[in-house]
This record gives sequence, structure tokens and C-alpha cells, in this order.
Amino acid sequence: MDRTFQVDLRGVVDLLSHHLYASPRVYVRELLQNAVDAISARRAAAGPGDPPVPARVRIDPPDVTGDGTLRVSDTGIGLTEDQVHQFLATIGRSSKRDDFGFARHDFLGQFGIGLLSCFLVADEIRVLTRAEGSPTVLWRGFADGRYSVAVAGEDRLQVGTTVTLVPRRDADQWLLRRTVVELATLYGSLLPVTVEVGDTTITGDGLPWRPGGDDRRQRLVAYCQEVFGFTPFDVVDLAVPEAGLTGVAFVLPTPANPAARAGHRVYLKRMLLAEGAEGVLPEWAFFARCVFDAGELRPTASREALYEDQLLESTREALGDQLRGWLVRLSTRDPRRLTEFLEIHHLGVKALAVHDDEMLRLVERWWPMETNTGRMTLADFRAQHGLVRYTVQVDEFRQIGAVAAAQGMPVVNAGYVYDAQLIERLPLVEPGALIERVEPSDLTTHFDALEPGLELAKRPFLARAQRAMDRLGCEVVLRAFDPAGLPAMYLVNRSAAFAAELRATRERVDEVWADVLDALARTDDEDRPQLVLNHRNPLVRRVSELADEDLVRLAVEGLYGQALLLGHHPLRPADAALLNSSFLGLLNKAVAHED
Ligand SMILES: Nc1ncnc2c1ncn2[C@@H]1O[C@H](COP(=O)(O)OP(=O)(O)OP(=O)(O)O)[C@@H](O)[C@H]1O
Repeated sequence: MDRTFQVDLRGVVDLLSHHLYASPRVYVRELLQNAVDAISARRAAAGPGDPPVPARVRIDPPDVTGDGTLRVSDTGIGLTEDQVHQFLATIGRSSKRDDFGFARHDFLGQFGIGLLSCFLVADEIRVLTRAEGSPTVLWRGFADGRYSVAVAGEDRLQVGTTVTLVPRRDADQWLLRRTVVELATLYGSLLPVTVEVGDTTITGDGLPWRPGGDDRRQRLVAYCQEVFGFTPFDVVDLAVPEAGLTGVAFVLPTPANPAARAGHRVYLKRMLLAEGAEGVLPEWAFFARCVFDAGELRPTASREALYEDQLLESTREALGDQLRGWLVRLSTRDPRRLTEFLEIHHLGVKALAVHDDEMLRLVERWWPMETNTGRMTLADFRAQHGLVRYTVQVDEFRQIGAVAAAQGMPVVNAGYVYDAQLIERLPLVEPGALIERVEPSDLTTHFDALEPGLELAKRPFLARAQRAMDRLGCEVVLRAFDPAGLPAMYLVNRSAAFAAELRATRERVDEVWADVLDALARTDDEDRPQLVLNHRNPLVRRVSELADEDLVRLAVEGLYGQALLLGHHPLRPADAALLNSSFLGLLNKAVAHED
């Protein structure tokens, strides 16, 4: 024999309150929503010759009703007795679906559970309702699952519905006037019907971003200050017709943390969905907070977030396009403002430029980068120097920037987030653009070799210097380069840096691992880091002429330590020990000499 499921209403209410709704406060939203839907249904049912449908929702808090209850009255379509049985007695049944069970476009509700949220704050719900041409019906539902339906002794004066909540003992604060005004304002201030709490009218002039009015911008700035708490850098209009969306984006006046998810204020059919909706804009657009109303986007069942579907995805893209369009317009109409904007939000714009040609051109023209010939935009750099040479790490730039400049080789520091990726994409959008990545070891080729006679004469010195450096895995070379004031440079390329890391690890691990690491560490000589001594430097020249082998070793070790420090290289324990012993050794020699 088939049986019918029994539903324990207390269990369902518990489920709603703990797992679906974030707070009992949603009861105000659900009541408003039902009232607005009932008015929409009445409008839809009205014939062309009928008088206009009144559109009013009035909430009377306990201080007006006088009996501790809260009452919500609407001028909506009302329910017949049959409909009361049909829609109020069955959880999950709704009059707002079409014959195929889909949510009907003209209504906010769709799930058939909203009224239950009133049990979060009430023990009893009464619905007194009258439909056109039908008697007034009273439905009473209780939190324990009982309900009754009766034809009311007295008819309601007007067609419509009054919902009365008898508060739960521990929940009466949710029904207080102050709270109800606050909640009705939060959820319902943009609704297209008149909403009143007692004598206070909640609804106002419509959407804050409605067109028109000389003071529109001022109005929007004030609105942004009120809802988001900042004065926007700029206001961007948003419109996505297929989502029935209109609204505005406010550009943040201070840098935003790209990792922190920005919340947007979203209304669906003019009812607040969320104050902190996420995933509404593409991730790169973290410099904007938006507020919009959309008629076609769908809510999740809790009505606290947007349902992730294709329409939401295409809406997100369209909103992204509009923000990008604003940026591009700014670059043509008001470059000074654009520079100010980039000062604040360059990270977001660069993240965008990694995938977007137009944004890349914008960064190229307007974002000044660090170079060894001063800060300048890539466009200016190309105009002045042609080839864009760049380092991909800040440390590499520090190592070679000054030396390269002294040699007349302009280099861009592309070590900051996204910069190298942007330069590497540049030839795709600017076909004439020439780029070349520089590594510190490339620079040796720009160092002048010594003339052969001198080179030969310095062989014994080099051999001694090399012996001093062998245990540190570093090759010593003697070149002539500018600036002459710089005695030595330590150059590492990336594979050498990797080998150096392996060596450092090897010092800390057991034998089996050490063997494995040794196998990995076998690198060619040209991968070794180089200590380049500068023959143009008077001190180096004097060192290269020393006869005392011990003193040569100490001096070369000292130059090595100094080059490490100068190039911001990490000091391994062995380097620190060497720096220490060479310093003490040199000091010792100096003091001994005095004696
Ligand atoms: N003020 C009202 N006037 C007329 N009918 C109402 C009113 N409030 C509720 N109803 C009827 O009760 C039904 C159930 O309401 P409920 O709020 O539980 O669900 P819903 O509004 O259909 O969907 P949702 O769960 O998305 O809110 C509605 O579909 C509607 O037919």
C-alpha cells in the first residue's frame, strides 16, 4: 500500500534556520516578497478597463497593533479558500510556477518555502485573505505543524491579504519597530510599490542610479558613501539588457587587496539579494564595487547569493567589458586621471593586461616602469632606446642595473608582478616591438676583455684567485668595465643559482641524498657563477700585482664578499665565514704592517 511522507515541521524550520538562512531577519524579506508578488499577480489579472491596482504594503509592528503581534497587509490578489488549501498547506508548493514547474518571470518567489521563514520568529502565523468575488478566509498555522482554515466571520474590507505573526517568546526583538524599519529599508527600499512601517514610508524615489537630474553624480557619490563608506574615484554606469540589469560601479579610491573578495550590492527585481555578493565581476576588476538591480538573474534558494548559470557568466563578462571600456575612454579623454588611477590600481590593470591587448597598450603607454635610465613608460623607453632589454627578477636588476647603465645599456626592471609577462606579450600587440631578456651572466659579453699581452701577464694572479674561489664553486674572470669605482661583480644566472642552492642543501643532508644531489649538481663550467674583477679599478689592479699569495687570497675573498653584498645575494654560512676570516686576515696583515 502506498503511503504519504509525513513532514515534521519543527525539523524543517530548524533546517531552514540553521542551514538555509543566515539570520531570522529574512522573515521581513519573505513577507515583503509575498506581498509584492501578490500585487504583481493582481496587476497581471486586471483587465484593460479595470481601475488601477493599488500597490501598498503596510507593516504594523507590535507598538501599533497593541497585542504583541506584527501585521503585514497588502493590496495584492488575495487567495480563495481552495488556493489557501493548495498553497499554504503544502510545503514547497507555490502559485509562482508555470504549468511546467518553472519559476514565473513576474514573481520574486518560486520555491514555496518563504512563508515558513516566519516560524524563525513566530509560533503562529495567521493569514487573513480575500480574493475578488470570494469570501475572506482565515488560515492559522502553528510551528508544531498544525493548521486550520475557516471562512472568517467578518470580511476584509478590500481585496488583499494580512499576515499576522504571533512572536515566539525568545524572538520578540525581531519584531520591534526599530528592527523592522531597518530590515524593511535594507531589503525593500527600492521596491516598486509603497512600503510603510507604521507611519514611516520606506520606499523612495526609485533606483539611485536612475538617469536624469543635474545632481546625478553628486547623488551617486553620496549613495556610495552611505552604502560602501568611501568616496569613489569615479562612477561607471552599468547595463546588461539580457540580464535586465542596470546599476553602477564605484571605483575604489585606495588600493584594494586582490586576494580579498570584494562584495557587491545586488538587487533582484528591486529586492535586496545581498550586500556582499561575490563573483559578480571578473576577478581582475577588484578595483570596483558595484550595485545593480537585475530582473533576469536567479537567486539561490536562500536568496542570499546569485545562482551560478550561463546568464550569470555572460553578465560577468559584459560587466567586465564595461569597466574596461571606461578605462580605455579615460586614457583618451583624461590621461592625467588615468595616471592617478594607475598609481592606485596598477596591479589589477596589469593582471588584466596579461590577457587583454587593449589593456596592454594602456599599460605600455601610461605605466612608468623602473629602468636603469630612470622611471619611464615602455612606450617612451622604446621611443628612446628601441630594443627593450629587461631582467625578470628585481635582484638581477640590482646586480646589473648600474653597470649596464655605465656601459650605455638601458635595462628595464621587469621583476615586479606581471611586468615580465607584459613585456613578453608586447610584440604580439606591437608587431615592431623588439625585446630581449638579459641575465646577469649575459653582461660579461659587454665587459671588455684585456688586451692579450696583459691577459697573459695576469694568468698567475688569476690562477691564485681561482684557487681561493674554487671551494665556493665560483669562477674568477678579469675584465675591464665601467664604472671603474666598482671593483668586482658577482654574476649568477638562473641555472647557476639552482646549482648553488643544491650545494647549500647538500651541506645539510645525509649521504644517500648528497649523492643524488651531486648527480644533479654536475653542471658545466659556464653555469658556474662568476666573480668578475674590474681591471679598471685601481685597487683591483694593485691586488693583481701582489706577490704574496696569502694576501692575494685574502683580498680576492674580501672582494667576493663585497660583491655578494652589493648584488643583494643571499649569504650562505660558508660565505659568511669566509667574509669574516678574510676581514680578520686583512686586518691582521694591516696591523702587522704598522708594527
Ligand atoms: N501575501 C500573500 N498574498 C497572496 N498569496 C500569498 C501571500 N503570501 C503567500 N501567498 C501564497 O502562498 C504561497 C507560498 O508562499 P511562500 O512564501 O511559502 O512561497 P513562494 O513565495 O511561492 O516561494 P519562495 O519560497 O521562493 O518565497 C505563494 O506561492 C502564494 O500563492
